[in-house]
Amino acid sequence: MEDYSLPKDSLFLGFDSSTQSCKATVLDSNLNIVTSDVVHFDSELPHYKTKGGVHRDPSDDGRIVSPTLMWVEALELLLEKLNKSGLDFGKIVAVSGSGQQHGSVYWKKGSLEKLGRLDSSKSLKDQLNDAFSTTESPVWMDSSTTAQCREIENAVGGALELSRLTGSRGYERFTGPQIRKIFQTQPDVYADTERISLVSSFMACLLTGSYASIDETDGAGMNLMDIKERVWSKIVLEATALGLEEKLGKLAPAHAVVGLIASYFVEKFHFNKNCVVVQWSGDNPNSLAGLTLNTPGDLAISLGTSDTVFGIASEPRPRLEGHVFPNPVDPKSYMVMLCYKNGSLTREDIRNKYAEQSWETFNSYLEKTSPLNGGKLGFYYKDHEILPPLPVGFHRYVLDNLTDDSLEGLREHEVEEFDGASEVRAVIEGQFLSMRAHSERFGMPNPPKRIIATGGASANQSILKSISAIFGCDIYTVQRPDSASLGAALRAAHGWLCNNKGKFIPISCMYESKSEKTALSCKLLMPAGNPELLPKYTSLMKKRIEIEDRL
Ligand SMILES: O=C(CO)[C@@H](O)[C@H](O)CF
Repeated sequence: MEDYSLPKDSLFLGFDSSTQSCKATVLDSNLNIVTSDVVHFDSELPHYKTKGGVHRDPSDDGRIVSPTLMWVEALELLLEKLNKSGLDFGKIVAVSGSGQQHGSVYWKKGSLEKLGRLDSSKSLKDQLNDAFSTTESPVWMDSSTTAQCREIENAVGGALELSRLTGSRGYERFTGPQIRKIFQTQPDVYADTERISLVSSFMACLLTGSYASIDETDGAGMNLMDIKERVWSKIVLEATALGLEEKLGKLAPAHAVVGLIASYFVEKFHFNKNCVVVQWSGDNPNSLAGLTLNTPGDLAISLGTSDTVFGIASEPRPRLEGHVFPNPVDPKSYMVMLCYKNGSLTREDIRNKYAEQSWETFNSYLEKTSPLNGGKLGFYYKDHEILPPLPVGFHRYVLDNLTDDSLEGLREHEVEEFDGASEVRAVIEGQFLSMRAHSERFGMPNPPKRIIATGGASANQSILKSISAIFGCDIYTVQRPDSASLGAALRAAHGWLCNNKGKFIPISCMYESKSEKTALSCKLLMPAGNPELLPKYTSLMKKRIEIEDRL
């Protein structure tokens, strides 16, 4: 029996540089959480003046960016917090991380040299404040590149062809269309850029003091990588921007080691000089790892700034909706995913407008209103929505003559607004009815054997009750709601093990070989809802999709 144990007393550090914060989780060699910490951008780095971690450009409809340096400063502040908490960095043998998907960083010419000689007596921010050809990084919430999406799609033979090639049709938030927009509208920035990183590979650049590769999983979120060959697609690169391949560098598998931690961190935080940095990847791929998603039939729902639904597939079947990425912890399979932009910020908006700005009131409204919400359906697009691709807008409908026995064939009429409590149930039921409809349309498990929930809102029992009723299955979760940084710490250990063994080791060997519970052990959160509700929710789901398709 091969030994998959990790060195006794060793620690594994995982980061998650997400939309609103930078988090860290540290696992020990038994895969138990030793410590965790977080830096919230808006409140702890107020000098960047972000709201929800981003800047919305009033002069350019849909343009949403984040200050690149904010991520640099957050990483260093988080390391300082971990240091103050007494973390022994000398025991960390591997680091990895998660970055919000699709965001991009533009390294100015000459910055590789700066990265390679960081002075540990100074801050990262002070040494890198002139390292970027644009100080604002486009992020996943941006929806200003529709024209670029169509141009790239048309150049390769259409939306479905681009999806077949790269795993997704052209999406506004994807990095390829974002790069094309900079290439077209800020040619000097593009010309002065020697390397383009994703948020994930950008953070790996900082930790290794070099230009880290983009990993194949997060790279699939760019509309630039051939999803089957896992190399840059020449036809798509040419359709995006001139001379792009040399600015992207080579791709690498997500479990690969980038290199050793940079001397800056050895000197400043007393990391072990032999600590390896494992490829960073996207936040959702890291969550897939952290939720130990592997059984066919599992469906993950992540309720964060964005809401995502994802699962594992053996074959890539890209479509016009949804996304296919290489599985970050199994090179032979794929990750399939749907993404909603109107997640936690939109729920907060409804809480603030209709539930006295209080989650307690929000939850009491959920508890006191009935399943199916009396046939009230709400569509809440505070931000331009990804799925379906609809502009900002709010739409409310009531089904006529709703009786207890059936919803089939019912007509509906539009209304201006519901009562407060119904607004709350409508924003919750609406999201999960849509998720179930689109995940079934995308060929995800239907019904799922179980749902593993994660993200901030997965701690809300009232919301979980709705999910279990709408999907008709049990809801599980792992020890902590931030599965991305947990998954990153697990991937750090996985990458270390593969590197140490000189071959790929299935990640499941790491936790299935353990008899005792670990931080990755799933626990039942919410049993499946009342089975009599399922057919009614199925009818309501069909009505929702019928209305959605004509909005
Ligand atoms: O755009 C997304 C996935 O495709 C979002 O879930 C971002 O990864 C959130 F950071």
